[in-house]
Amino acid sequence: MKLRGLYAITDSHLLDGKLLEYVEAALQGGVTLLQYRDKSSDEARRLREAEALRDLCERYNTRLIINDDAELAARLNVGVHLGQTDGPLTPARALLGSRAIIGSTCHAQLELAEQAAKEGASYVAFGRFFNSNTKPGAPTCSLELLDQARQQLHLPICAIGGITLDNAAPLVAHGVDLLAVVHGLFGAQSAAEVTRRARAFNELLKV
Ligand SMILES: Cc1ncc(COP(=O)(O)OP(=O)(O)O)c(N)n1
Ligand SMILES: Cc1nc(C(=O)O)sc1CCOP(=O)(O)O
Ligand SMILES: [Mg+2]
Repeated sequence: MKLRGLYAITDSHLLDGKLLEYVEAALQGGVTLLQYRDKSSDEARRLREAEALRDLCERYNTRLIINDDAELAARLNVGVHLGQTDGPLTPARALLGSRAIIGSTCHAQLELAEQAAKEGASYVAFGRFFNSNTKPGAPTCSLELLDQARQQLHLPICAIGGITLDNAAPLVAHGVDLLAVVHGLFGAQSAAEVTRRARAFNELLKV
């Protein structure tokens, strides 16, 4: 499977009371990867929501990724996204198997991406590129780094952080395969607007 397109990421606060409605709206517009990102410690709710998202993703042929939690990903037989403090990649690959999608946060550091590639990452994520409502304190990353990454890496490249329909085009021009978006997608006033935005993000990637 070619990892290119919109990478939708959920947010428990933003999607409170409308998680499945807004996620399904995004899936209708086209989502390559959906990440379940919930920073709470309510294990029962996390399992319930992740199972519901897995079932929804199956209907739309979208791959589900669990943020931070390789054990939960293994339980649901889906992928995982690991940051630099979320545990090592090699055991996660052993746990999830060779076909699982495993992503790695690399901030603005090519060395981290080279290391992730060696350890079996499926894609590498750089960011943040713009001001982010969801994670304002994340370290910043430049478009120039994307040029270097495109030359040196043979993995799909994901960009994250403050991405909207108005600022995403340069990221694609600099070689990004996956646009990872929270607010720029799910911050919409209606489900219909989420679908419209998802379609528009995918149009940007059709180059
Ligand atoms: C696609 C993608 N890229 C980066 C991140 C950030 O991961 P991390 O640094 O572990 O931060 P948290 O999201 O866990 O707060 C991500 N989740 N997804
Ligand atoms: C979860 C996350 N990680 C980032 C990083 O730079 O690693 S930025 C970010 C937040 C992405 O949400 P939004 O699209 O609302 O800015
Ligand atoms: Mg993390």
